[in-house]
Amino acid sequence: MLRLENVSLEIGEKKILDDINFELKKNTKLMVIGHNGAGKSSLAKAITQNIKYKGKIYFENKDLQYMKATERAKAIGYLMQTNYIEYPFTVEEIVSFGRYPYRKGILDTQSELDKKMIDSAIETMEIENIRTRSANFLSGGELQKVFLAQVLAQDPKILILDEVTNHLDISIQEKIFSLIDSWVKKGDRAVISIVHDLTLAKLFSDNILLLQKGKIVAEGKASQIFKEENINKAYNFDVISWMKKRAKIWIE
Ligand SMILES: Nc1ncnc2c1ncn2[C@@H]1O[C@H](COP(=O)(O)OP(=O)(O)OP(=O)(O)O)[C@@H](O)[C@H]1O
Repeated sequence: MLRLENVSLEIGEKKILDDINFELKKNTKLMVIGHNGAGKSSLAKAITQNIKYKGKIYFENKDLQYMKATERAKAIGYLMQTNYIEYPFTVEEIVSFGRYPYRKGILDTQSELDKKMIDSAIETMEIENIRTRSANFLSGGELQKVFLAQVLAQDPKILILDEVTNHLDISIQEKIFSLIDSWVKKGDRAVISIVHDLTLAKLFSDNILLLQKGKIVAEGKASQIFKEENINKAYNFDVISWMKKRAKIWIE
C-alpha cells in the first residue's frame, strides 16, 4: 500500500532521516516508536509531503510527489502532533474541512455523502454535544477529538496519527485505539501511529518500527521489538525494568 525506498532527510549538517526503507501492507496497524528527536514526526511529514526528502515514497505504486494534492488527501489522512485553530470555526465546520478533497471547488456545496461522512465522524468521536460550539473555547482533549473526526471524515486509505492520544484521558486512549482497530478492519486500509506510550504500542500494533537517530534499528512484531537488546539500546535506558516496575505497582 505504502512503500518507502531510501528515504533520507538532512537539515544543515544534521541527518534527520537516514536511509529509511519499509513497506506498509493493507489491513496493518504500524506503530512508530523511538526517543525524542529520533525522527518520527519527520517521517510522518515526509510521507505526507510536508517536507522535502531524498528517495521515493509510493502509494499503491504511485510516486506521492507527483500525485495531485486532492488525490493525496484521499489516499492519506494526517493528524499532526500539535493542532490549533486561530479562527473561531465551529466543531462541525472543522470536521467538514475533511471533505474538501471531494468537492469540485471552494463554493461547491456538500453532497449527501459529505453530510453522511461528517455526521458519522462526529458520532464516532462522540462530539455531537459540542457540534455547534466554537473551537476557540474547547479543551485540549475536545479539540483533539474534533481533529480526529476531521481526518475520519476525510476517509483516507491510510491514517497517519502523530501522538493521537495527546491531551486525551486514559479512558479515551483505549477507546481511540479500539476505534482505530475497527477502522482498519473495514478493509483496504492501514494506519501508522507514532506513540511514546510503549504499552499502547504493544497492545495495539501489528508491527512496530523502532527509530534511533533517524534510522530504523528494529522492525517487527511487539514480541521482537521489546527485547532488551533492541529497546534498551534505542532509548539508552533500561526500558524493560522500568516498565515492569511501573506495572508492578498496580498489581496487588
Ligand atoms: N525544520 C527543522 N530544522 C532543524 N531541525 C529540525 C527540523 N525539523 C526537525 N528537526 C530536528 O530533527 C530531529 C527529529 O525531529 P522529529 O520531530 O522528527 O523527532 P521526533 O522523533 O518526532 O521527536 P519527539 O518524540 O520529541 O516528538 C530533531 O532533532 C529536531 O530538532
